[in-house]
Amino acid sequence: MKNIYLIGVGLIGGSFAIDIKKNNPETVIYGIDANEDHLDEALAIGIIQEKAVLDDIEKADLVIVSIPVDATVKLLPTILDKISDTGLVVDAGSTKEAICKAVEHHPKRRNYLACHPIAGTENSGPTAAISGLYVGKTNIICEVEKTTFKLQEKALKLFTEIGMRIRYMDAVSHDKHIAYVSHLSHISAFMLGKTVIDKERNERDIFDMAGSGFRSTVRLAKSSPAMWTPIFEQNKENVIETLEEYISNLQHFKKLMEQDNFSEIFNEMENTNYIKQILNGIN
Ligand SMILES: O=C(O)C(=O)C[C@]1(C(=O)O)C=C[C@@H](O)C=C1
Repeated sequence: MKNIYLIGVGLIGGSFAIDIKKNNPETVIYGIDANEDHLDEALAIGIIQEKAVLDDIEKADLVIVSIPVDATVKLLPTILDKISDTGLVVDAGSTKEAICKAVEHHPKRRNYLACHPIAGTENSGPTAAISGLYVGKTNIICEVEKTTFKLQEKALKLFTEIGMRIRYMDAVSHDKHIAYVSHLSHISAFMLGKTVIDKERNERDIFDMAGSGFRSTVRLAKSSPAMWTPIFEQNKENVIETLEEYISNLQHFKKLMEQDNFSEIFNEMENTNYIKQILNGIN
């Protein structure tokens, strides 16, 4: 993989670039981004070695697409139009069904591998990129059988070299499960943040009284609306289902409070403590 093109030089693409370059110093990383300031930053901090434009990707051995999912749906067919017969295109989108659909009949579909690295932070842009972001993290690969075997192998080598685990899934299941585990968490954090901002009008009180509990629970409310709005739009049906479940649990909790049923509240919390085993057990 000599020539790697990043489409989107932010946290996700940038973190891939840093560790791939570390493992393969001879690789040249080119950057393409709608945001000129981001391109300049990425160049200045060494995430990319050169700026490029879309027409250049005919020279790419690998293209990593990490831009908002609405932009991915629009741009992926054009990227595949331009990729060479031996070039590999991977994306990092948080939704998979709409993205896979956008290229399902493309003549170069076999050059594309649908990926979702389950890694990130609430920060964005090239300066948020970090080495080691992907170590021990899972990369969900969808519709793997639609990608040329040789290119699957190349991608696998690349991802495992930077410490990732691979899990295969179909795109529909991916979107259903990720709505619960990732998308709902973001809505919950955004609306928790909103509730506190709306009701606690004194910013000094929020600052002084926000311990690590509030800070860690609301962390995701610092995430980029430009990234998350199209995710919610593309995964609307699944996200609404998760919201219905969540709202019903919140209402249940409220009802138990109104009924002074604190023994049941205790039970609900004790049962939910099981999340600790689930999250520790798998790691
Ligand atoms: O940890 C975070 O800050 C993230 O938002 C990472 C996170 C998530 O876990 O929900 C967010 C979106 C990506 O699609 C994958 C991972």
